[in-house]
Amino acid sequence: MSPNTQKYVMAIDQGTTSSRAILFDHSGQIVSTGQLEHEQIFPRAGWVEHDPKEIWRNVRQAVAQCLAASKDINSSNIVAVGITNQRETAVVWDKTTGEPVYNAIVWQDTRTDKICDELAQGDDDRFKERCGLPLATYFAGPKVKWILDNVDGAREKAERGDLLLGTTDSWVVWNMTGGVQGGVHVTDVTNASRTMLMNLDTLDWNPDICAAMGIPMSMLPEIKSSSEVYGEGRKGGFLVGVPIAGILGDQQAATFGQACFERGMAKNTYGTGCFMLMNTGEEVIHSRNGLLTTVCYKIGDNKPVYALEGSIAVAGSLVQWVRDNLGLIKDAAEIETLATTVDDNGGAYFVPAFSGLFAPYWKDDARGALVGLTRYVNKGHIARAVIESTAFQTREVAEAMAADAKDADIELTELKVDGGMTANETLMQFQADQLGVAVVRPKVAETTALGAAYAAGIAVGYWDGEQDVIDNWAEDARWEPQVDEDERERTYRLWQKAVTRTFDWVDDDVR
Ligand SMILES: Nc1ncnc2c1ncn2[C@@H]1O[C@H](COP(=O)(O)OP(=O)(O)O)[C@@H](O)[C@H]1O
Ligand SMILES: O=P(O)(O)OC[C@H](O)CO
Repeated sequence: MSPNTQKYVMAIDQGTTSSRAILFDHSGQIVSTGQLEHEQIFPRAGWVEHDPKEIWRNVRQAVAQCLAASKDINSSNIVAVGITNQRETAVVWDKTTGEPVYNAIVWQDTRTDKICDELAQGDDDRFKERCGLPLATYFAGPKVKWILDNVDGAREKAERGDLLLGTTDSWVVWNMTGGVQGGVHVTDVTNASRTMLMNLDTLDWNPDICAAMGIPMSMLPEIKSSSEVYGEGRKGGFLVGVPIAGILGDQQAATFGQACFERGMAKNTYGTGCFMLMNTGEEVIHSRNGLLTTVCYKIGDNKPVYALEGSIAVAGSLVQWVRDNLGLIKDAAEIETLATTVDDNGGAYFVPAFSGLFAPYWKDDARGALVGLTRYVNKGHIARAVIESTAFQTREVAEAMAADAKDADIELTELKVDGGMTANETLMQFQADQLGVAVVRPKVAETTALGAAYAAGIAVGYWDGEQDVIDNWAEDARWEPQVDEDERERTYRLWQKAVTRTFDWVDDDVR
């Protein structure tokens, strides 16, 4: 058999629950995959950590699995690697030993609530004009401050210049390119825009905000575009010599993979959390309705493209919680089977404010609530309330987005969707009903990995540019709104009432 001379691009998706490696061909089709889950560490209520060394081991293992599954493909067939990642999750490590000084503090973790209060000095939007983000436990900067304030010896080492910080893209790329033996310390504009430490207009680190958070600038990675060659796979690795040529935060990668290249085009990814991004072009729009302003992507030397984002902390993870903590279902798909045993939610509303509430409320002190209970409510109704909570939360951010976008003459006409929960047809129909616009799912569901692959492939000339992404995108399914207006508004009004019941729960003595 003659050797395979075809060329491919690999994407590494370092997500909240797992790390994946996926190989794509020129038409954007999946050739092979590898995937490993990592442990979710919950040391206390509200704290969520990952072991960075486990993440790095799993990334390598996922790459090995992916190559093994593709049999006649090896690193010489791979023209570039793109990295995409859970954003905001902060890692601090010692560059002289390669050892993390503490576990990664995950984006869902709420331990920095007091730090955020102190930094706010009475104004949660103190840094928003510069970085596009309110002060909230979600973002990476305050997590790094927590590590420096709480880990023995960390601040001294940081001040000596021995420590590096990064979101998980930086950690993975540093290790992939050699670690203590000359690993490159970089991130891209999209990930940097989730730290609170980058200025959205200049795309440089902001010395004032770093100083306010007590973060030495020597710890920071170099900020690069989302599509250029940053380095190559280290000697002795599975991808030796392969250019690492794309980095995008996972939600921005999905926006790219969904071909949302025009102003007003929007996607929502339904995974652990739910993240809706709308492309706002080269314009930085500051939200007046509780959304984030973020960098959407920057291809090489081109101008950056920005986005408005509505981030929802808990979506698919509520389904996991029902499976793991309540034992009501055995696997995620069963939530739909259970929900379809009843016609409606029976009056029950589930507000999963497990990490406080993100967009559009930004309330760190909210906690989850299941309300509207009567003796009538059964587990089918609860399953339906679980599914509906994701659609209601999405409607809230969509309405905030519509209000912000209107000021800039942009209108949301349909919503492209992806992520694990889009397999749930009951959710997709309810989503279209709540939004009043069509919900559209593409054929390749792995849009996050695909977006990172495109960014890397474009950097090395494997793809010419955005037109290839548009040409390869294909519709799989579409849901049109069906429900009548009164029912739509009645249920949404009750949802909003339920949300108010979660506010202001955490007191100083609540554990
Ligand atoms: N049929 C389903 N109905 C509802 N939720 C689902 C279904 N299938 C998967 N999920 C949820 O989707 C999430 C996994 O989606 P995925 O896109 O892989 O997430 P992530 O990238 O955040 O790890 C899990 O939280 C799981 O509970
Ligand atoms: O890894 P995911 O898909 O849960 O995405 C996490 C987001 O990037 C958090 O902002």
